[in-house]
Formats: sequence, structure tokens, C-alpha cells
Amino acid sequence: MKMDKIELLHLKMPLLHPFETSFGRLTEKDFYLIKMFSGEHIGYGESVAMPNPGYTEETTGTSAYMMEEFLIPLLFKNKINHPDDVSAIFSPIRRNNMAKAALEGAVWDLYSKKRKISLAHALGGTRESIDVGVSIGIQKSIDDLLLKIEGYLSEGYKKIKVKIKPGYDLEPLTKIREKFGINIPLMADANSAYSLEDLDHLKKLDPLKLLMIEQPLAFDDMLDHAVLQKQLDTPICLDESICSAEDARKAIELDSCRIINLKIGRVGGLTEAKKIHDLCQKNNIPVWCGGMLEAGVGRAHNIAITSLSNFTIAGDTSASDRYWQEDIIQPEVQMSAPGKIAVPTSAGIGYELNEQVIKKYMIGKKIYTNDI
Ligand SMILES: O=C(O)CCC(=O)C1=CC=C[C@@H](O)[C@@H]1C(=O)O
Ligand SMILES: [Mg+2]
Repeated sequence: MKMDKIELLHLKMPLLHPFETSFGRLTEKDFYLIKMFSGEHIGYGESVAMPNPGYTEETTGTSAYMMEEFLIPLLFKNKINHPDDVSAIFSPIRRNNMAKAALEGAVWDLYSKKRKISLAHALGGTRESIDVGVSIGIQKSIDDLLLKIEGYLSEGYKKIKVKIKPGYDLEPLTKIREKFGINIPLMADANSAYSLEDLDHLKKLDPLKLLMIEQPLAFDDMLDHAVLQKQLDTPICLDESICSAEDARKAIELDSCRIINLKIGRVGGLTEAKKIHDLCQKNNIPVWCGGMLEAGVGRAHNIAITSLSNFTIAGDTSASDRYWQEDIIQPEVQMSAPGKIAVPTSAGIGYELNEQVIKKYMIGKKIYTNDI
């Protein structure tokens, strides 16, 4: 596959509802859309880095810098026979996984379009539809939270993930259980807001029978999570701590978690995500696809990877209209049945770009041509 040209489109899209976590509040999505041209085909990718380095060290700005200065020149210089080659080509560059994943995702889309197969099929996916859940940011009041949950449950979402932090954990979770019962699929994401000193407090979550608690301890920790997991009945799910298949191997060996949240951007692309998926499957660790408040292209990549067989827990990839007034793809991502999204079967990501919407939100564009 010879890359002729790559375009980086800088977009700012207002979120329908602000999204608040233990590390900040987002009101708009500031991101890069990648268009990769090769012969008659165009592959699409999306950078999921956030404007601030609170979730990982990357930002919208650093990911653009890394793509421009290092990664695009590497893509132009090297021969790519298969998208799996890209991770080796990018390996001299340490981390910067979201920048790598944005470009690698476009290569995967191109590859599947050239072969006239769906991205899901190219990745080895087997599901015709995926189960979806919602991730709800911290709300103004517990009553607001309960109201939101009621709405999402009635729409059929198959997992309710709520954000917690010290001082905002037992009370909202207990109230959710009181109102909706012990059987609703409920989990909590702490985004590293606790330490082992909170062990006795975290043990109080066990009677609430959560599906899992996501990333309770430090973003770069494996050891303390293993200590905590031994003391908790609630399964620990790692998010921020897993940035590669190597990280997953260590977490599994140490028993630092029982579940992994897979995000394509966090692990550096679809090839690495597939490796982690396969490793977890061998070790009986279920995975699910986490969200990064993606616009349509990122959402489409999430749907494709979630079609792999060990994605046995509903992910965060909900319908476009939960986030956006209008999405950058057509058709928009919609539920095909309550709590389900159909996996596209047409070539590549299976969605077209909505150029009118892109034009409306685009604040900059850079074009790189391959003169090599
Ligand atoms: O995309 C979504 O719907 C949810 C996203 C979500 O929960 C997160 C996105 C980005 C950073 C975090 O705040 C959080 C997470 O940790 O999973
Ligand atoms: Mg998380």
C-alpha cells in the first residue's frame, strides 16, 4: 500500500452534555480526523487524545505534533504490506499511543477498503451486532444521576457505568441499587482517584455487587491493584494501566485485575488491541471496549474491534445522538435494537463521512504529500 497523501483535519465539536470525571469537565471535543489517500481509496482515522493530559500524558496538540513530525514521515518512508506492519514501523517512537493509533486506524480502514471487506472482518470479528452501555459523568446531584440512569435503562442500554471519586462513591451507588435493584448491570470508574489507604473504604463497595470497579488506583500501577484485588470480591477492571499487550501480560500474571477495558487509542492501535484481546481470551479475562467520547470515525473503529469474540461485556460505544447534535459520519451510529448496534458489513469502517458537518466544525487542515 503506497500512501499518496495524508490530511489532518482539526475539528472542535460541542458535546450535547458536558462530561465530568474526577480529573475535569469537558464541554467540547477537540480532535483530529485523519484522511489517508492511497490510489482510489481513502482510509479514515480519529485521534482520541483529550485537550488536557489528565487521562494519559497525550493531548490533542501533542498527538498532532507527533503525527506531523515523526509518524507521518515514517509512514511515507516505509513499505506497508499489512496494517500489522505499522506498529513495527512506529516502534522507534516511545509511547504517544493515541497519535500512533489515529494513523494506524486509517491504514486498517484503507486496507479493508482495498480488499472490499469490512474492517470488522479484516480484524477477525465474528459478531453481527455488539452490546452497548453508557458511561455517565459526575452529575450535579444524585437525583439527576438517577433520572439519567432511568432514561438509559428504558432505552435498553446493557451496562451503566458511573464515575466515582472519594466523597462521591458509596452514597450514589447505594441509591442506584435502592432505586433500580441489585440486578441492573452497574459498574463504577474511579479514574485513579484512590490509594491503598482507602482499602477499608473500598471493601464497603462489595455488598453492592458491582460488575467491576474500573481503575481505582494509580494510572501506572500494577502491584497495588494486585494487593487490592486479593482483598476485594468486586472484580477490578484496568483502564489507564494497560497501554500494551506487555502491560496486559503483567497484569494477568500478577492478578492485578479480572477484566480489561480496551481502548484502541490508549494501546496504540488496532493491531495491539487485537493482541491484548487474544491474550485475555487465552487467560479467561473478558474485555470490553471503552470510549473516549469519540466522533463517528472513532466510534466506527470501536464497533469493528468489539465484534471480536472475547468482547463479552457491553462497551461504552453508544449511539451518536447521545453525544452530538450531528455526527461527522452518515448514517450516524444508531441502536439497531435496544442496547445493540449492528456491525457494518460494507467495506472498511462501513460509514461515509458527512463533509457538510465536518466543514462546519473544522478549524484547521494540514496536507502532507508523499514525495518519496
Ligand atoms: O466515550 C464515553 O462514553 C465514555 C468515556 C469515559 O468514560 C472516559 C473517557 C475518557 C476518559 C475518562 O474520563 C473515561 C474513562 O476513563 O473511561
Ligand atoms: Mg476509565
